Amino acid sequence: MSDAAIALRDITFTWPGQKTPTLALDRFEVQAREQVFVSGPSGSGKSTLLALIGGISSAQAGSVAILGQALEALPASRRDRFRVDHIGFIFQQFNLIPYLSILDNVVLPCRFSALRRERALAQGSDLRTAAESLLRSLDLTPDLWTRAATQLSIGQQQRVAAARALIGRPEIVVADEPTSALDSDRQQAFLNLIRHECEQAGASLVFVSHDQRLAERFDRRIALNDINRCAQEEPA
Ligand SMILES: Nc1ncnc2c1ncn2[C@@H]1O[C@H](COP(=O)(O)OP(=O)(O)OP(=O)(O)O)[C@@H](O)[C@H]1O
Repeated sequence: MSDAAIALRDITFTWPGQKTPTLALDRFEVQAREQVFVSGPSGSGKSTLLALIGGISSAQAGSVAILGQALEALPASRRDRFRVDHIGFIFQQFNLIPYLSILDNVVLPCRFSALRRERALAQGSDLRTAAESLLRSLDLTPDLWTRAATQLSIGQQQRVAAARALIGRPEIVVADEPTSALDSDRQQAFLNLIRHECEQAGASLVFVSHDQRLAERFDRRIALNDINRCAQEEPA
């Protein structure tokens, strides 16, 4: 078995109702602490790949092993728990809970995962302190912390989503086009923050984007169409 943080093997994934697979991957691996940039045009399957890594979707064939655990061996409820325990997700639309304060949004994973709660408490005297420390390091000032998520700018919401993904030090952070709503300077600044925080936490980072300008700072760059056999089979 691979000791990679993420190891996908011989994957075929077809969305319900589709005639052809979206993804056919022989091998996709990310090592512990590695920071990987995954690019591909719209519709190439980047979000689908992240859904497989998170166990949100399951492939019809092949294996997805996260930290050595084969997700297909777990029943759905255990997969959900495993995801919250070990993976921090930053979604394209951030998925913050609009009626909760910023602080409550950030501590949310610790409400669902005893492991994340334990690790967060090891970082701060209580969950609030741990959340505040992350918010500070992501340049979110105390005047914002008690506001509802909807009262923040897009750039601020994005950093809240990053703090929520990072709290309780998950071993893996995945980010799905988190910078698409930002201008170029802010994209770079956000990328620096998230990369720094993952480094500090010792987390692997899978950062998905169609924007090649963000690629250069990563340990490794993967063009999804180069490894996806379905994409290669399409006519040019
Ligand atoms: N829930 C779904 N049901 C059926 N097909 C889907 C579903 N989600 C995605 N697809 C299809 O799978 C393919 C890949 O979609 P996906 O969202 O993974 O691409 P993407 O590379 O993330 O695109 P984007 O950059 O636009 O976000 C597309 O053809 C899309 O229509």
